[in-house]
Amino acid sequence: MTAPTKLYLAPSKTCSGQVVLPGSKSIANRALLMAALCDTPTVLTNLLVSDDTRHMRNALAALGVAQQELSDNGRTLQVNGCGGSWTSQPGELFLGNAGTAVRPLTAVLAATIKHSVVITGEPRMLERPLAPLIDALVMGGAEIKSTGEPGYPPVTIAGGLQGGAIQVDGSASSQFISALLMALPLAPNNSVLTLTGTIVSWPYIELTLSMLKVFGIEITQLTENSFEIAGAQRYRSPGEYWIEGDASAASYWLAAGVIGGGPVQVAGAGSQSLQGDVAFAEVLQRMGANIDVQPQHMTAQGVTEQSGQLRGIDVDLNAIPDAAMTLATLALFADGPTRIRNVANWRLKETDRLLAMATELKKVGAEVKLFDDGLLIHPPQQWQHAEIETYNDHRMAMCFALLTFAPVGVTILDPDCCAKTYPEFFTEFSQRCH
Ligand SMILES: O=C(O)C1=C[C@@H](OP(=O)(O)O)[C@@H](O)[C@H](O)C1
Ligand SMILES: C=C(OP(=O)(O)O)C(=O)O
Repeated sequence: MTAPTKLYLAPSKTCSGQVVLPGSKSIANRALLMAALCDTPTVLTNLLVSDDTRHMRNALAALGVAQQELSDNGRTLQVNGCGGSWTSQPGELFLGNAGTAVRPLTAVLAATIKHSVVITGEPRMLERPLAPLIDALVMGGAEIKSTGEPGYPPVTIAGGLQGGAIQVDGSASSQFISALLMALPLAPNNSVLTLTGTIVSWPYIELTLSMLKVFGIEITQLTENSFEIAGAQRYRSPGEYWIEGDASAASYWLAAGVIGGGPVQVAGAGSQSLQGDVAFAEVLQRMGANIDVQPQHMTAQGVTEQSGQLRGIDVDLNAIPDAAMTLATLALFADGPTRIRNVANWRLKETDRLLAMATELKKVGAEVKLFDDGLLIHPPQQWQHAEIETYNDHRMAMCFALLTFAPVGVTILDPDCCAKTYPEFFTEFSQRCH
């Protein structure tokens, strides 16, 4: 059977049940790479199986990293790290549209590769910026250049990263910083990495630092925007590493448990999570949602307000840009307008998310004002059924699933694009929302 290219979600009133979250995309791709850089094997558990992790795994396999699936579903994987001494020499690595593969691999290969390799991806990946990372790597002595549009993939990398005093502009993506934090410990010389610009998505940098520590890498934060990184370090395997449930994915379920009354419990991420996106629970609480946060799970059960309605809010979501997408569709169910601030880099992700979101929200009857840094969303006076374009953006597909709670339902075009991070999403969603 060929996969449907559109999915009608009939009007639903309730959502309840337990959801075991898929492994975090951000943690999975970091863990795969860090495990590959160790000298001894690492067993990863609760590994995400999706497009983004497939691209990372394929790239590592092409570099000669043996991987053994210890469970049928591929969620338990032994990675036989080779300490960065790659045993194969691929000419090209195709990484789809996975920012968490392109950026870290670009930097790590600049430190480790002994031949020349091209990193490329899907057409949209070739429009997503890489210049700040390329500039920083060149500053550190690497031989790397764009082969197409300057400052964008594809890039040819010929190694040579030495370390030293390096600056990186972190205003477009924190992934450039994470990538350098993963790569500079492998360079022969010590480095001081200084961050310039107004840094976005800071919790992802903290996630990188926490995981590096677990994998034996030492980094000292000197000031708010600088790090001291000793060169010639070795990644050390923790033996086994559990990948937390995906906190960004949790946002769809929590929102559904709020609008659909719940209880919806998500298992695998909570107050002990390394992921910044668990803070979405606090955003929901500010709106009057009934959310219980435990160390490893969270439960959403309707609204605490007597009115039974969510409050519209004005909120800076720079720290949680992915879960922020969910707020944009949840805002349709509030009693007043919601202003989402400080997510200008939505424009640089799977699609121009600011434009895409404004365009699709208007189709269902919302009044939307587009700002340089975000959106002002007025809930619809009258709901309209719409076919939602998803622009090959998994989060557009998943956050518009919430429109099943609109009295007219919703149709999602190309729902399968959710395979980037959550292939089972719509099957699981239909099972719990009625
Ligand atoms: O480092 C990471 O794992 C990520 C960082 C964020 O990107 P930006 O830093 O580009 O905002 C986030 O949106 C992305 O989904 C994953
Ligand atoms: C921005 C995202 O992905 P990427 O890791 O490709 O940047 C995302 O998953 O929302």
